[in-house]
Parts: sequence; C-alpha cells; structure tokens
Amino acid sequence: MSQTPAPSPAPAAINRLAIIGVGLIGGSLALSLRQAGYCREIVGAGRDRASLQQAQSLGVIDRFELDICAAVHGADMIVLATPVGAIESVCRALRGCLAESAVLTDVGSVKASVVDAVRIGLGHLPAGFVPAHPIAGRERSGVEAATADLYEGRRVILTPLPESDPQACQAVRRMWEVAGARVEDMPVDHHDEVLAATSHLPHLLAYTLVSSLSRLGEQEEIFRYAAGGFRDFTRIASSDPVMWRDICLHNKEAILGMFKHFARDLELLGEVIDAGDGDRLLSIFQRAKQTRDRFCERPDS
Ligand SMILES: NC(=O)c1ccc[n+]([C@@H]2O[C@H](COP(=O)([O-])OP(=O)(O)OC[C@H]3O[C@@H](n4cnc5c(N)ncnc54)[C@H](O)[C@@H]3O)[C@@H](O)[C@H]2O)c1
Ligand SMILES: O=C(O)C(=O)C[C@]1(C(=O)O)C=C[C@@H](O)C=C1
Repeated sequence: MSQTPAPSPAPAAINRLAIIGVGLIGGSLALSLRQAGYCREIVGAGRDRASLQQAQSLGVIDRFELDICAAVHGADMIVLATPVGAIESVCRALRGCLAESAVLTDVGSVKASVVDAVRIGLGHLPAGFVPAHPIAGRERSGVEAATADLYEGRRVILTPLPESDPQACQAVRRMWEVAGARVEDMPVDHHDEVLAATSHLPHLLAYTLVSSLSRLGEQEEIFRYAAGGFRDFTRIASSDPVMWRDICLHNKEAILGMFKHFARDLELLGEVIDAGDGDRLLSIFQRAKQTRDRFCERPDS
C-alpha cells in the first residue's frame, strides 16, 4: 500500500541569519527563531571565541566566524546585537561586505546615535537598514542568559528611516513577530526621549543608589538589614556596566533632560517633608501608586 508522504515543512523565511554579538539579546532572538523554524542557518560573529563556542554548543547558532565579513557572507538578514558603542567599528568592518539585497537591523537601546554610527561606519545608510529595539531584557547578560521566550508578548519598536526600503521594514517586522513580539513604529528622536524616561532613568537611579550606599562607612551594617524593597528597587543595578556606559554616552541629551525633571521633583519632595506637609505627601504617593497599579494591570507590563 502506498503511503502519502508527510508534507514537507514550510521553507524557512530567512535563509541565512547573521548575528553580530551573540549575547542575551542576539542569542534570545536566535533561539526563538530557531524554535519557530524560521531560519535555515544561523551564523554568529563576535570577538570572543570562547563565548561563540558556548553559543554553538548551546544550540543558539549553527556556526561562527571571528571575521565579521565572513559571517555576513550570503546572509539575507544581519542583526547587530553588540553594545551600542561597538556599532560604528562593527560597521566599519562590514564596509564593502554587505550584499545590496541584505537586510540590516540592530537591537540597540538608543536609536539616533546608532543611525549615526551605521552611517559613519558603512560610509552611507543602506536602504536595507531598519533600526529596531526590543523592549525586553533582563539584568543578566551573555549567551548563557538567552532564552527562546524573552520576546513573547513584548514590544519591539522599529524606527524606520526615510532611506529604509519598505520590504526590509516588513522583513524585520515579520522576524520579530515570529519571535513573539508586538511590533510598533516610532520616530527615532521620540524613541530616545521615551526610553530615557522609562528605561534609562530607572537604571541610572538604581546604579546611583547602590553606588552611593556602597560608599557609606556603615555599609556592612546597612546591607545586613536590606530586604525586599532594596532588592526590587535595585535588581537592574546588576545589569551589564558596559551596556549602560554606552547608553549614557549615546543618549546624553535625553537622559540629562530626564535628570533635570526628576531632580526638581526630588527637591520638591524634600521641601514637602521639611515642611511636614502630610497632605501633600499623601497626594504625591497616591498619584504614584495609582499610576504604577494601572501599569501593572496592563497585560504587557
Ligand atoms: N540587556 C537588555 O536588557 C537589553 C534590552 C534591549 C536591548 N538591548 C541592547 O542589546 C544590545 C546587546 O545587549 P545584551 O544584553 O545582549 O549584551 P551581551 O553582553 O549579553 O551581548 C553582547 C555581545 O556583543 C559582543 N561584543 C561586544 N563588543 C563587540 C564587538 N566590538 N564586536 C563584536 N562583538 C562584540 C559580546 O562579546 C557579547 O557576545 C545592546 O546594544 C543593548 O543596548 C539590551
Ligand atoms: O528587564 C530588564 O532587566 C531590563 O533592563 C530591560 C530593559 C528595560 O526594561 O529597561 C532594559 C534596556 C532595554 O533597552 C530594554 C529593556
């Protein structure tokens, strides 16, 4: 009796995906696309042989290259997933190696300076370049922290440029949707202002609080009595210092603008406490509680 052959799997939409910088963010993208069968081959590139070997043995990438040009050879999708301070030098190394049809995207936490870095590094902005930023992550870094479900139900912001080819935008959007994300477009400058408020400011406050307390003479004693409040507020101070140094250096104006806004409110709080104005304290805390409770009720929070 003749058997009906099993239907052949749908062809992978990305033939060769090259990820430059296979850490938490690039590695998680690779894992989720691999799980979905969306790429025929995933090639990793970076500077550190040991971590690329680890990425290969964890099944995150199929193979790796230490030479960035070799890694992007024949790739139809290239993702820059290094800290933002490395993007310019990576793009310099990519000069003359990118196929005209290749789609180039990134995952950087800031966008205006990444666009500048790509323009300077490559010498022009290719039509295939579509900047992107997944609003998902954690305080651990490196490929060992990567997970296939990191982007499930999370937002990814695309900041397409006037130069960006609509088909390249569609390819980047589809890739992130396959990884489980909800994709939205936003202008570059607006992205940098919004993220300065809700991501960069909280990280810098957490780092500063821990750094400031660690220099108190009584630190042995105070940390003995630190508990859930301290742990919750400061989780993100365990994030990668190189990544956050680069974010500060590359989103300076928006971050300093948020510092001014926050410093005014902190000063006001000091005045209200000094004046013993309980009603005013209550109204500040009530507004904050309502805002955070509403945020936490959102399914995507
Ligand atoms: N961690 C987060 O929560 C988060 C969230 C969203 C976006 N991002 C952005 O994603 C990017 C990567 O962050 P991550 O958390 O995956 O960091 P990571 O440290 O886990 O990974 C970065 C990788 O880049 C490699 N690398 C560094 N410099 C390089 C260079 N010059 N050439 C080639 N490879 C290089 C490192 O070896 C590492 O493998 C950053 O731009 C960051 O702003 C991070
Ligand atoms: O959840 C965390 O630990 C993160 O730091 C993720 C987080 C953030 O929410 O601020 C950090 C940086 C990004 O660019 C995007 C997301």
